[in-house]
Amino acid sequence: MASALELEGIHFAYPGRPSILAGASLTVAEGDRIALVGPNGSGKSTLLRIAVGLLRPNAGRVTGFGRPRASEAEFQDLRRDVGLVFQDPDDQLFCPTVIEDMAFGPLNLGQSRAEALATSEAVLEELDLMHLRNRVTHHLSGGEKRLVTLATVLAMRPKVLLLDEPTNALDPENAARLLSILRGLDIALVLVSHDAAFRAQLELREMRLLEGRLAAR
Ligand SMILES: Nc1ncnc2c1ncn2[C@@H]1O[C@H](COP(=O)(O)OP(=O)(O)OP(=O)(O)O)[C@@H](O)[C@H]1O
Repeated sequence: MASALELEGIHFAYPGRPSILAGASLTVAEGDRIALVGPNGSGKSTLLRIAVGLLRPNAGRVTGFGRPRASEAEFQDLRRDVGLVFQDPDDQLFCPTVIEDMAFGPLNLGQSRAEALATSEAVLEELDLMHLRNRVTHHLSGGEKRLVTLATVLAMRPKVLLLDEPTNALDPENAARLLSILRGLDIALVLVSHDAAFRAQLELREMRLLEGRLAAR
């Protein structure tokens, strides 16, 4: 399998804070399915943000689809194919209605308004979320926001999906729905989740982040 995303020897500290990542490396092959586990505060969310260029490492390399990614332009290009679903949906949803939030990504990819709406509606249909199409985003429940956040990322038709604690705030029915959505995707997945029961239901290769480095479990 060709490599989709490669993080090599990543070092990172937030300004004025102790080091969090100290040589972390991760290779995500096309179609790979990985669970990223590790204690609270070990740097899992930070690593996902570095993977898509929302944070820059102090040292180390990010390669996406065979090309080095360092500049903002290079990461913008990478984010067309690698989608990150944030831990907090409020960090991701910012348009007045669900359909506008959904269409935002496809419009940014250069689709016409009609195409972007069609893509967004297709994803809402696939996820069985059409009933939320015209809802005011900030009036959604926590669980609804989480599913809509996933929908906005899937509307970009990514090749790699990075998910940060996606089962937070989901009731059992919606967690089951999320599981079935993730099972049905034939793209690479990197899942950060403390929910062992949820992880166990997906066939994932587990990598553990400990003391700044990643190792297979
Ligand atoms: N913007 C920030 N500025 C300073 N420190 C931060 C910032 N964001 C996170 N941290 C700190 O960096 C460390 C790693 O945080 P991160 O969210 O990456 O961990 P995590 O492994 O995802 O944790 P959890 O399992 O609790 O979600 C934590 O100690 C956190 O407090």
